[in-house]
Amino acid sequence: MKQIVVIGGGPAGVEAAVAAAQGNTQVTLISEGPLGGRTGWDSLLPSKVWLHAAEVAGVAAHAAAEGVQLGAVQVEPAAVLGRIKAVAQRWSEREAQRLQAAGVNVINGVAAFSGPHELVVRNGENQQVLAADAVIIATGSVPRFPPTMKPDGQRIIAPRFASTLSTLPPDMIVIGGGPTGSEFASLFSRLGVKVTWIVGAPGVLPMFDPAAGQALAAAMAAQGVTIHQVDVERAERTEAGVAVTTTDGVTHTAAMAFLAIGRVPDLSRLNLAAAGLQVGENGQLAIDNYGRTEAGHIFAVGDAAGGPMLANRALAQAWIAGRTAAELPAPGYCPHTVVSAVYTVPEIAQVGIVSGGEGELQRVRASYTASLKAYLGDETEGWVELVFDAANRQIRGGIAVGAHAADLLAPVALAIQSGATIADLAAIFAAYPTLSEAVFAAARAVQ
Ligand SMILES: Cc1cc2nc3c(=O)[nH]c(=O)nc-3n(C[C@H](O)[C@H](O)[C@H](O)COP(=O)(O)OP(=O)(O)OC[C@H]3O[C@@H](n4cnc5c(N)ncnc54)[C@H](O)[C@@H]3O)c2cc1C
Ligand SMILES: NC(=O)c1ccc[n+]([C@@H]2O[C@H](COP(=O)([O-])OP(=O)(O)OC[C@H]3O[C@@H](n4cnc5c(N)ncnc54)[C@H](O)[C@@H]3O)[C@@H](O)[C@H]2O)c1
Repeated sequence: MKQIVVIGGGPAGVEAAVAAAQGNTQVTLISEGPLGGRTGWDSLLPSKVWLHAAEVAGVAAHAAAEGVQLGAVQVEPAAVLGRIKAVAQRWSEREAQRLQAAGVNVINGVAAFSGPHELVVRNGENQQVLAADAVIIATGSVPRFPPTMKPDGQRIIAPRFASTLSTLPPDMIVIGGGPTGSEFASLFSRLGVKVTWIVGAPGVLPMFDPAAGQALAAAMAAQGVTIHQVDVERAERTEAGVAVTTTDGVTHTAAMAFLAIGRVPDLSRLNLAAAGLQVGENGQLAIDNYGRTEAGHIFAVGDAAGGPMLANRALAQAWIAGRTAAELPAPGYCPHTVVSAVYTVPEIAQVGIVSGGEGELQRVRASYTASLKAYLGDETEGWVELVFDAANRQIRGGIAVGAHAADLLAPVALAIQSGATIADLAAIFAAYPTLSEAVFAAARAVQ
């Protein structure tokens, strides 16, 4: 029976282990902390609980317009922190049940290679050695902090401190215009914090189509967020709060600062040299479409394999690598069907190829006003764009900006994967009323 060891108990590690356990294998997962990983305890899940609280508060504040009378709306940070713990615990237990049902053996500890087919797992004073026919590295990522910008956990914070933020400051400087900075700037602003958002020289969401970043910047400015498109040089704690100095020589002050300027794969404790592996200049391991590193029996998946760091991408890579390690059939990883989503107001989502690539691309946009559902929820501000090949009219990509934008792009991802054309989408009439009607209305506009 093939011995497979998975390192990391986040979504990528759990998915890889469960997938690998479907074969003629004995799978062991090594988890440093509780199952769920940093995703469950420090980053994605806590951020989504905060965002959900902001969303519920927003709905409650506007309930009167829908004919529903409620009392005064107030978000209690301490109660949100309790909710984070409760949801993280439930999710962790669900992951444990999945692994148990699949027959995966879980060991607590930190793993390091002691040879290409051997790992040492340390947990305090204890250590054990494991032999492995295949190893899947799913060790996640850690935030990047230059020496002039370090969190102190009190005035200068980063995503993981959102799980312990028991009071909200009156004002806050959010640093970084990527998905993390966007989501936290949006939620803090909606919770009543006065936000100055220093997004960096490339602007808001530089990894998305410019129209999406511009739409988010405009909406945030309309919500009262002050945006500066410049890099930060340093962030320091002061008597009264923080001082953040930008490369144009301006110093901004506030009660707190929030750092979100990128993450790097966490490969530091793996002793990769013992496995004959080394990271490239980009800080990443080279992998093929199945997650295989240069040592064919060692795989890297999820954040450990580099960016873009998305949970759905991590799961896709993990499923493929798990099956491949177990010698089960698997498709190669396809980045073009992974929807990227940022859960701001408006929500931003993108999938596939939206510019460049081979052949001429054409675009068609439909407003959310194509759907009655948008009027019911007062969500008419959004739009969805289909990007298609001008010659054969096959769908290549999609962009959506507005409520539930990420959900709208699920059928677009399927269209990309199956080679569907504008004509194929034009013939579909989604359930009425739903926001996804706008996707198919866009196709009919050019049919
Ligand atoms: C604030 C924030 C919000 C996000 N929100 C979203 C979102 O809404 N949607 C989305 O798709 N993506 C989101 N992401 C990205 C997403 O969280 C990650 O891409 C993905 O979940 C990473 O999962 P993972 O399993 O690779 O890593 P992790 O969840 O980090 O798990 C890796 C685990 O391995 C452990 N580990 C490390 N080294 C060792 C070792 N040597 N031995 C044993 N264990 C080890 C780590 O401690 C950790 O527990 C967000 C990221 C951040 C920072
Ligand atoms: N909803 C989601 O899917 C989601 C949410 C959060 C994070 N993530 C993922 O987690 C990873 C980390 O996210 P992130 O937003 O921290 O990193 P990022 O690398 O995606 O973005 C970093 C941002 O910080 C800016 N920046 C860098 N240096 C700066 C400086 N000195 N001053 C000001 N700005 C500076 C960059 O221009 C960029 O806009 C990403 O891969 C992201 O995709 C995903």
